[in-house]
Amino acid sequence: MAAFGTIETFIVDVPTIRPHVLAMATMHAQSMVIVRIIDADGVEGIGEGTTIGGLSYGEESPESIKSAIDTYIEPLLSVCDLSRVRETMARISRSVRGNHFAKCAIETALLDMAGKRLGLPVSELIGGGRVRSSLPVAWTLASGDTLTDIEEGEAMLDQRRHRIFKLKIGKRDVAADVAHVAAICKAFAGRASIRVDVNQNWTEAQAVRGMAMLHDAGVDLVEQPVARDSLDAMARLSQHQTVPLMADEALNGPRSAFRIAAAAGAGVFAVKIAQSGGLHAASEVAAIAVSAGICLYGGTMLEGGVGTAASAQLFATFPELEWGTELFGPLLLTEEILATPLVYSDFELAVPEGPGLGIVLDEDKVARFRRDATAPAIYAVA
Ligand SMILES: O=C(O)C[C@H]1C=CC(=O)O1
Ligand SMILES: [Mn+2]
Repeated sequence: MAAFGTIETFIVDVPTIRPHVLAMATMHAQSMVIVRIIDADGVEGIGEGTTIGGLSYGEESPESIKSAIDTYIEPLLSVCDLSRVRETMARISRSVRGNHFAKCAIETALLDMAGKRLGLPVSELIGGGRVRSSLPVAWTLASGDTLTDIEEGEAMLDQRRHRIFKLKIGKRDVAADVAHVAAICKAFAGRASIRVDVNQNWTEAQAVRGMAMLHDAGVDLVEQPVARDSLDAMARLSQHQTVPLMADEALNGPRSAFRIAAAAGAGVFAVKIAQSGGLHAASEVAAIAVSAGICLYGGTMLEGGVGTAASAQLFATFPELEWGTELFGPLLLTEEILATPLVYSDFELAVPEGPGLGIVLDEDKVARFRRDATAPAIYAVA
């Protein structure tokens, strides 16, 4: 039994190392909602709820994630046994519809606490246990300029940090985007895998033309070319285009995963813990993919260290991970909010080994970047 003690939620805004240009927004900073739950025995659990570009990516914003937790989820925690993570999440789901990012942040904190209590990493508490200790990691080239992207990619290869590059397209017309991608494919031919993410910005007709041209240019994978609810179009594109289609925004938990699988709407799933509604839900999404013969990729909402560690704990339980992961979020930020940064080497991310998420917050950094700046003086930084 673990009775509720206290909960704290706050938004941390950390600048990005360069503008990150996506079809729907250009990011200059990332806003992470950090959740800290402490049970009656003093065991602490940390979670993160992070989206991209305010409300431009999905239906939750940093502010709505915080307000859903503070207003509607916090009162429910006080009547739950926090050591029973699934029971607690089921109780929350009876009173809170949707709000997947907020639920994921809470479930992450509960799993962190449960792991610390049991002395086990989260990967041993979900999805049948850990099957890998490191994960291949892609990098997104999204400076907005082709030559800058090529220079950045060369540096990543030299440092042996990434050899999978995802390009963000869909903002310009199809021909201009394909020319940009083709130049990058040519520069890295035989040395890196090049994929693109259209973030829903093409019509089906544009996708037919664009995917054929991208295949000819050497692109390995096309992510969410059309609107997330255009399931028929996703199925037609998957059937007729040679380059595989990966579902991202269309995946919002197990039920959407089942619908996409049943319609043969994708060859690959970008599994995301927050979009799925938490780690258990994301694990179910992955199980549906495997049963349907759909390949797996570990997706990100560009979370910081906490959400990235949580995602890594789940992806470490995937027996097949054909397309690797994109868990590079902390590397896009100018500051690390973990006391010990996650370890990236030899093109992979090491899955933390310690109990729970296996991470500790850098309280000084958190105090410096939290939006409300009301941190206790003990954490204040000059
Ligand atoms: O996949 C997305 O749509 C979001 C995200 C993942 C990597 C990146 O650069 O943006
Ligand atoms: Mn995507």
